[in-house]
Amino acid sequence: MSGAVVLAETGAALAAVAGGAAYTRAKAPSVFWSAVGLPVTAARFSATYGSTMDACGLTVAPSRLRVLVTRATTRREIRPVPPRIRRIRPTTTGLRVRLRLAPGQEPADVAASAERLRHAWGVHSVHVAEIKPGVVELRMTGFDVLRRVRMPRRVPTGELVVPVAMREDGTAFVRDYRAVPHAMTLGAPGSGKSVFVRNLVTGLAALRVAIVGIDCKRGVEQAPFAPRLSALATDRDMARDLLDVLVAELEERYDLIRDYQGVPRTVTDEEITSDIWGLPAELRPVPLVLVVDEVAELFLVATRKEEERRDHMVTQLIRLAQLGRAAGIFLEVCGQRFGSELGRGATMLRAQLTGRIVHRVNDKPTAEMGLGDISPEAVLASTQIAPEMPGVAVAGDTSGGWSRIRTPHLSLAQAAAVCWQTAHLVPDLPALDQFRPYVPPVVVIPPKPSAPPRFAPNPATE
Ligand SMILES: Nc1ncnc2c1ncn2[C@@H]1O[C@H](COP(=O)(O)OP(=O)(O)OP(=O)(O)O)[C@@H](O)[C@H]1O
Repeated sequence: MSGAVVLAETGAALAAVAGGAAYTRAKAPSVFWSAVGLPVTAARFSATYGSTMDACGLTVAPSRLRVLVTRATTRREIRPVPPRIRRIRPTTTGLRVRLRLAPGQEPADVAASAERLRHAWGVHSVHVAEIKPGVVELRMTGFDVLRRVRMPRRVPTGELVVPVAMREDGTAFVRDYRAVPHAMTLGAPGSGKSVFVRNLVTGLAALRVAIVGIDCKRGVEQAPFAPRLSALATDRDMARDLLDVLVAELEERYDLIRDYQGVPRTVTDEEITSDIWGLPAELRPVPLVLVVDEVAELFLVATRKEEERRDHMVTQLIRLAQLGRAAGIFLEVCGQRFGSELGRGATMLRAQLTGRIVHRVNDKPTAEMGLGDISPEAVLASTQIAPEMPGVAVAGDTSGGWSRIRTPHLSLAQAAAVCWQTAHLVPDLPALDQFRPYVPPVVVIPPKPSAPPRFAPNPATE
């Protein structure tokens, strides 16, 4: 190793200890992009737009009127016409260009040329998104935005919308529970599932929602979220009781909808089409998100009695997944694998989970469990995630769309701090009181002038 490299590494390590280098390096790609990359790319794009589109076969013959006008007014050669540029918007990660497609063109034509456009304009990637019929957006990124994730400043918002990760096109990946009520997250050990859940829980923590956890790994993953959890089950017996209470809550919510609408009790829950959002705000029950860590733990059986318990829990989970959306009860199920080998009901439960997030997996069959019914390209993309990029995942939903995403790194301590700070937002749900995790009383450490307040739990003295 040369002396210069040693010096550079030592300097970087020292600065990192001081807390400065990490920040500077994290900012570097977007700062470099804004200062240098953006003006160069914008100039290259403007100067070569017509010829590049022509070379990529994305132009059409000009209309007769255009030919006549050009001939009558200029001596210019009559050239084929590229899609008209509607808008150009620079961002901190790239450049977004909206195009009105020419007659006869479709978004797939532009998407097929994305790789050629990327090389022509010298950017890291070009993604094509359909905005509305006839209008597409070219999302160019100037650098690999997944290498050091910084969430975009503008993120979609909503009553049940949680920005969780960054997409490779520079936009935010959100969990929108009203659009995709249930989801599953798969990944090999160390692939980034826990960090994904931390981002999700801290996002949910700020919303008006009850968060319920099942973590049969004795709560090691979810216990730090305790101050913001309405309920936590840390073993299979507790999980069974908690699922029973959740199904009872679901049925109560259906009764509420039925009573409000005057629907007779003879109509089954499955036939009620409306949901809690049709109720007036003062009657509407609080939405509830159930986060299941390592679903395989629920399916494990050693004896016949445990088999009965497993079957019962799976049935309850399937019921929650089938009927939960209308009652405002949503599922987030995580695991290393989610196949038929888990036992009876596993594939049926999986089929109810529309959102699919697959981190690095060890084999193709596992990727197929999550993404097989979405697209073969998504399966391939998930098998190509590098081990040195934990947190990268392929996210899709059963509508067929998918993209590569990565969560911002969030430590357990940071996630726990957010849960402490939002503990007052835990909604009142008396049915879940018996499952409320023990939370040690808070000691508020008086803030230094100019420092933000910090919270720390008392040592547990139960
Ligand atoms: N988005 C990310 N950015 C950077 N590092 C990450 C990211 N996600 C995870 N990591 C790192 O990868 C390692 C494993 O992550 P994590 O604990 O989330 O994996 P996991 O899939 O939950 O593993 P297990 O199943 O063993 O619990 C951790 O050291 C974590 O800091």
